[in-house]
Amino acid sequence: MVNSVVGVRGLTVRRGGRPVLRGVDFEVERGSVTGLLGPSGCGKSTLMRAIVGIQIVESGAVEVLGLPAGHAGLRDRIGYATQNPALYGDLTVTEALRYFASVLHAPRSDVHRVITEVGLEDHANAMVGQLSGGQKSRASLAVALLGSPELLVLDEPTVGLDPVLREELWALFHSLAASGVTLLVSSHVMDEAARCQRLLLMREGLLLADDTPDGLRRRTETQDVEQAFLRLIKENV
Ligand SMILES: Nc1ncnc2c1ncn2[C@@H]1O[C@H](COP(=O)(O)OP(=O)(O)OP(=O)(O)O)[C@@H](O)[C@H]1O
Repeated sequence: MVNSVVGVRGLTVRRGGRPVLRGVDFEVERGSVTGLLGPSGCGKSTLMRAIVGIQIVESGAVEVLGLPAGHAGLRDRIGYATQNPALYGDLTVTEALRYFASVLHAPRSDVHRVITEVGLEDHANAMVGQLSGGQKSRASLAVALLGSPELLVLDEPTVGLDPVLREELWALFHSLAASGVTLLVSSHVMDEAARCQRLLLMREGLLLADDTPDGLRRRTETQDVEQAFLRLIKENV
């Protein structure tokens, strides 16, 4: 693929002695929003960890922005938001973001920008430890947006958010993609799939499909991604 930002080849990962990723291959194109979908436990977070270079892999290769995953040269070029944000609970949102901005050598002005982008203006001075689950995950997303990452790897960024906030975050993801940022966004909510340009459907460590939402519906002769997913499972058993 021309303009590939992520290239995964034959990726196999074991965790706790069990195979979690079983020979996964795909590429992610620059400036796209790719959805990583599949049921709980299918390996989405593990795949994301491999892409950001924090997962021990058994075999295969993961290349990001032309470098092997985990390369020191990628540190400032990837933004990663996990499901369990590691933010200091006894700092305010603003203080926590100032800290990460200095670690990442991001401009101080970024702090205000990212707080606004994730809709946390009203909680800028709240202690991180007193935020709700959805607010904490937005604070984690704000950290990922600091600086100018070329690739954003977002693990379930919209989980627990109300429909208005979800809508706003998806609009933000698309505007970032339009400016050339590449986004890989995981979700186990199939209705978020239609918002992605490309979908990676996973099940039990295998990639069942790598297609556009339209392509997937056409190929499986279904109306929505949930039905397509079920059809693919039937075909694969
Ligand atoms: N630290 C760990 N040690 C051993 N096994 C693990 C560990 N973390 C995850 N696993 C296992 O790896 C498999 C894939 O987990 P992973 O977190 O990648 O799934 P997921 O698709 O992201 O799930 P969810 O949607 O629930 O977050 C699961 O079977 C899980 O039990």
